[in-house]
Amino acid sequence: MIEVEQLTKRYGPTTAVRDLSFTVRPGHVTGFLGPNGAGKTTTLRMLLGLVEPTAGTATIGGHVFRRHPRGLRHVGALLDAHDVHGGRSARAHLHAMACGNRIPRRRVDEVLAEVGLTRAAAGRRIGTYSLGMRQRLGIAAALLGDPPVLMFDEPLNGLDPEGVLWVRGLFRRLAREGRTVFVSSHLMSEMEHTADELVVIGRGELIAAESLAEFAARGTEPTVTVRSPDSGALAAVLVTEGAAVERCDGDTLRVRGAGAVRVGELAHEHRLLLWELTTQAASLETAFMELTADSVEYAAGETR
Ligand SMILES: Nc1ncnc2c1ncn2[C@@H]1O[C@H](COP(=O)(O)OP(=O)(O)OP(=O)(O)O)[C@@H](O)[C@H]1O
Repeated sequence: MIEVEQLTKRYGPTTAVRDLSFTVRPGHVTGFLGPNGAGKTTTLRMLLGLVEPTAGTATIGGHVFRRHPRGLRHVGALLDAHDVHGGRSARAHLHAMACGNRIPRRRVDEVLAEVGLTRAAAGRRIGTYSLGMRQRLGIAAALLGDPPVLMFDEPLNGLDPEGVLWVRGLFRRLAREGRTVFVSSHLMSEMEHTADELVVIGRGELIAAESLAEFAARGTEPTVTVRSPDSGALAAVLVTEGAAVERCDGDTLRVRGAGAVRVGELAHEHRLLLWELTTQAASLETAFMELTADSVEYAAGETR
């Protein structure tokens, strides 16, 4: 279990994380979502004791991680796939980590096999690795201590489609085994097929902490697209009814605030011909973008 309580981190005039509170439970893959600069990495670094909070607490299993002896057995983390010594082989890198945490050497071969790094690849200098291979190595390192809590910062970066499928399967299995799996991303499209719980932040503040299904349900209402040779008259009728109408091109309107049934009824009542009437469910991506819109504006260069 990961618990973050009223966590704040300030860097001079910049507040990277502001009064953030959430819980990540075992047995789930929890996506940690937010636009670039939202404060995800800073939060993960505070959880790992790499950055000191300005205020609040970030604990794992009820403890501040820094105080855990032999930490890899408690928490496995991938923060930055580039943050490894490029001159070493993957095997040597993992052996050194295993040694420092009193983990048996046989675990190195087990995790290399788990992440699909072949014997030949594991013997090569890490400096020659692609980003995808570095991500696999970072995941292997996180798994090394067989920990109950795992955290991954943007682990899907650089993976090819086969790698993405593999990593999703791995995260789900780790969660099924009862572990806490916390995965950051700035893309909802990456999380909607990976996570079942979400923590969403923007500008360092909590926006939502709930299941994917709950997040989808809070998304904007569906949009109705209607095409009609009488689109002008139809738009006027719909606006009178209180709907929001946006004209897409000559004949096509996008309508919010009135469902397809109501639009059809109104067209019938006013003897207006319809050529098309379709409903588009709000996508998770749309809900995410709407909820974090302010934070994205910030990322474009304002001061927090
Ligand atoms: N060491 C630091 N010194 C000063 N400002 C920092 C530092 N680390 C992070 N920040 C600032 O804190 C904010 C949050 O950054 P953070 O890297 O945590 O966001 P993020 O959600 O992980 O973004 P990304 O997806 O781009 O990695 C940003 O405005 C960033 O510039």
